[in-house]
Amino acid sequence: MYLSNHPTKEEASKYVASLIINRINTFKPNQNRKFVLCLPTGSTPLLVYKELARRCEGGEISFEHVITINLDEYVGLSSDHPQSYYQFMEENFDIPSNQFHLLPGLPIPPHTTPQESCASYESLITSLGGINLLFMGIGENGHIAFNEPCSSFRGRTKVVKLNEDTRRVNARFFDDPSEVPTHALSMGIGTILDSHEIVVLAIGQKKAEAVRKAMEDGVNHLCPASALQSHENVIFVTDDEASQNLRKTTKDYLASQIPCQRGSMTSSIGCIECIGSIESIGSIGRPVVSGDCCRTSGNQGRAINTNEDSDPTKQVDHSDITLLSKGKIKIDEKLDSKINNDDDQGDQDCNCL
Ligand SMILES: N[C@@H]1[C@@H](O)[C@H](O)[C@@H](COP(=O)(O)O)O[C@@H]1O
Repeated sequence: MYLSNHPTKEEASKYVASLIINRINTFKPNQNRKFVLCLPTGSTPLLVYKELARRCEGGEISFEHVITINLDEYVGLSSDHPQSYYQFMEENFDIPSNQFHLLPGLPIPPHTTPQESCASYESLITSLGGINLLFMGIGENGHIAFNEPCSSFRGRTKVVKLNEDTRRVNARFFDDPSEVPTHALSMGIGTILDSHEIVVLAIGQKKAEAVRKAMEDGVNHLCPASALQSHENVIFVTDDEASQNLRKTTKDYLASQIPCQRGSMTSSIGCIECIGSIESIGSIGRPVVSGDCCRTSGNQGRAINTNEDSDPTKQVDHSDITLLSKGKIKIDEKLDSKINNDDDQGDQDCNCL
């Protein structure tokens, strides 16, 4: 397990975007060798999607040979329901429909039940050759995808009953709390753990206790995210608020464990300074700790990606970003307001931990 902590959610999100870009570009996907990227919904990934769209526009990344597959969906919501995760993805991650997969809220023929849809999703993942990189958030109660506390760590994609705390937290997206579905389809923890690499983004103080339980407490089914401790290639990316409950020793140690791409031929996680620099992989045959490459090459303090126009403080002008061409994703105009309005709308009374 690794940790990459950042002062702000903007910087944490840019790090995740850089990591995703790095993995895709390093993989060099093509017509016959697709990169399978698993994606989340919720408020957490919004800035990452915005950054990916911006850097896609800049030509730094193409999604032409990327297949996306989503973590979960509400049972009973049709794909045109405004709160379906299908709609969320339509609005925030525009990729051609033949490259995009999501569990159906209502069964699509020939399947007649949600259970059949789940079994078919598992087959799909297998047929794609597994998930190269799984990106996800974490629930306030430690859930991952929609795997609630007490879920089996070996579970496969299935129908789950939502915890009342989760329904209450997610009610902020619905007009009326009673409209929040009671069930969801979700990749299982076993399915998630089969991914080659996992990146968990946690931002905001409301995630601090879930992050601590996931990373510092023992592996326990009451905190589904703690199952990630058994995965050998998982990185938590946090902002200062989300990591505030971690011990300093934990933070320092897990951050120092991030292998530098220049130093390790086999590592797939990059240090914060060089993660955006794919040409550096394996160029030095000695192990170095996080940041050493950049210090020795005099680049200390360099931005985390190679795009010189990636100033985290810079506002993005959406007006001219309307990408629809092959391999590109676009930014939705509604995204800014979502990002800006979401912060304070969570359930203040949630006491689920
Ligand atoms: N099922 C989703 C999860 O996939 C998501 O990671 C989590 C956190 O959501 P948010 O990012 O909005 O805090 O809860 C939701 O219920």
